[in-house]
Amino acid sequence: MKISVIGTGYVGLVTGTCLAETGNEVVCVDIDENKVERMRNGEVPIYEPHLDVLFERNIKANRLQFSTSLKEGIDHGDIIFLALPTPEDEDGSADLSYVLGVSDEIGKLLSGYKVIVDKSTVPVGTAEKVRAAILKNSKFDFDVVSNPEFLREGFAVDDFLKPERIVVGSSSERATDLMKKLYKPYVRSGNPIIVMDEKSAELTKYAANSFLATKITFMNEIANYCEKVGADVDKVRIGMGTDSRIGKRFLFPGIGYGGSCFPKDVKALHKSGKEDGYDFKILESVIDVNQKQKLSLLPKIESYFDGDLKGKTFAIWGLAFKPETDDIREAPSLDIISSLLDRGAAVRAFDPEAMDNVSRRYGDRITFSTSMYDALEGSDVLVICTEWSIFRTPDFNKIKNSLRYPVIFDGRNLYDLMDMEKEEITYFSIGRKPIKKTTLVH
Ligand SMILES: NC(=O)c1ccc[n+]([C@@H]2O[C@H](COP(=O)([O-])OP(=O)(O)OC[C@H]3O[C@@H](n4cnc5c(N)ncnc54)[C@H](O)[C@@H]3O)[C@@H](O)[C@H]2O)c1
Ligand SMILES: O=c1ccn([C@@H]2O[C@H](COP(=O)(O)OP(=O)(O)O[C@H]3O[C@H](CO)[C@@H](O)[C@H](O)[C@H]3O)[C@@H](O)[C@H]2O)c(=O)[nH]1
Repeated sequence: MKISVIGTGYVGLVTGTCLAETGNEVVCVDIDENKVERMRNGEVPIYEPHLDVLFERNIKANRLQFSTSLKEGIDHGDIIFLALPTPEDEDGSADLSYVLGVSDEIGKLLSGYKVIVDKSTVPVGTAEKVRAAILKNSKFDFDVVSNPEFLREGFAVDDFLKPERIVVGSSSERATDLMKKLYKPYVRSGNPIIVMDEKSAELTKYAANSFLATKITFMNEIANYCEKVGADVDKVRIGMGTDSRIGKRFLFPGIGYGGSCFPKDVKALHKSGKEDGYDFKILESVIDVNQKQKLSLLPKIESYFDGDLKGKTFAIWGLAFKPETDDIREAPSLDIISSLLDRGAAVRAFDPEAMDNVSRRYGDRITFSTSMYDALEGSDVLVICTEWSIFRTPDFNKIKNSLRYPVIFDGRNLYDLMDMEKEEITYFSIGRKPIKKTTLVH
């Protein structure tokens, strides 16, 4: 089939590449000329595992092309995906200007029947707005489908190629049939394509993300309570998660959820609720608790240094909002780094993929290290913000010998408490008792 994808970011590029992989002819359109130029030169502009192989293969096979021309995209595709940003507006609502702006343009460019598929995460009622925006300028027949995307960064290619479910919100049989045909190769294992009305599809996406954010936040509150009463959240987590009604996944406590989706989507659902006369009290708490959780290591750090961080140097391991991505949108590491800098401390940071993005934000206000161990050199203590695999089994002797104080503040509970006891490392984590060793100072 002929497919166009408008907006070639994390979702658009993965969607376009993975649709090309099953033989479709795909044109990816983006307004960012520099990005399009880089992709035309064979460069994948984001870090996403396995994407590079598929990207190269489909470009070589002429099934994947890039353009800055919306007209080219609209002329080419029988199905046109919108994978445009829906960032948080000042009041917490989803900013629909990208989606509706492009829809407006699409109306002027249509020259025959097309299916316009909204893959962006949007509030209930957006499909109607997209339809109205196109209809204003077009005399041609078209359908609008809501097809929310559930991929996770770091697993995006796998999630797209083998989705647990595909949600299609459509009131047109013609469009639904085309969508089923397009997605058939991706659900051979028997996972469902769930067809529903557009509004329900739009809400499914917000409900899923808000539920997952709530699950994490609930565990973060349990972790905070564990610290008050001397329980161990990792034991509680396993005790709870083995109940199949609860499930083991998304119960990991830490320094809060980040990323380009959960923070903005929870806020957007909360705001939509308010506009529609419904007060999502639970979401208000989730937003509030998560904001505090992002800085939950700070009181522990301040108390360790008797409130004075001036002149101290902090090694930071992990900058991306989660492992296996270079994405730093709403990353808890940024909140921690800014707070440390505000208190007169210095930062030596290391991340396997996200340092370029962070350096664009902080410039030379922090030092970027060549390796995880290089970050320790000249640092007082270590703070862990992201659970990259490479941090899971470090050389503890190197940590002890390089840091001025052998102390770790771990926002992702990477290490066993018993190991920390044995290694004689002072160790603060989330929802577990601190390990306090008499500190040697180098
Ligand atoms: N990132 C994720 O993991 C993820 C997963 C599921 C859903 N979503 C949703 O998908 C949507 C896109 O998210 P993303 O993370 O891919 O965003 P992104 O910021 O990575 O990419 C958006 C792209 O759209 C381009 N763009 C902006 N205006 C344009 C225009 N007028 N014409 C053409 N291109 C234009 C930008 O240059 C950018 O490349 C959002 O609604 C998001 O909530 C994201
Ligand atoms: O047990 C857990 C699981 C996750 N997180 C945090 O939650 C955030 C989001 O993680 P994850 O969901 O793995 O990453 P995303 O790529 O943001 O994916 C979410 O957001 C996407 C965009 O909407 C959806 O498509 C996905 O289904 C949804 O999982 C990250 O900061 C994680 O550190 C935890 O703190 N504890």
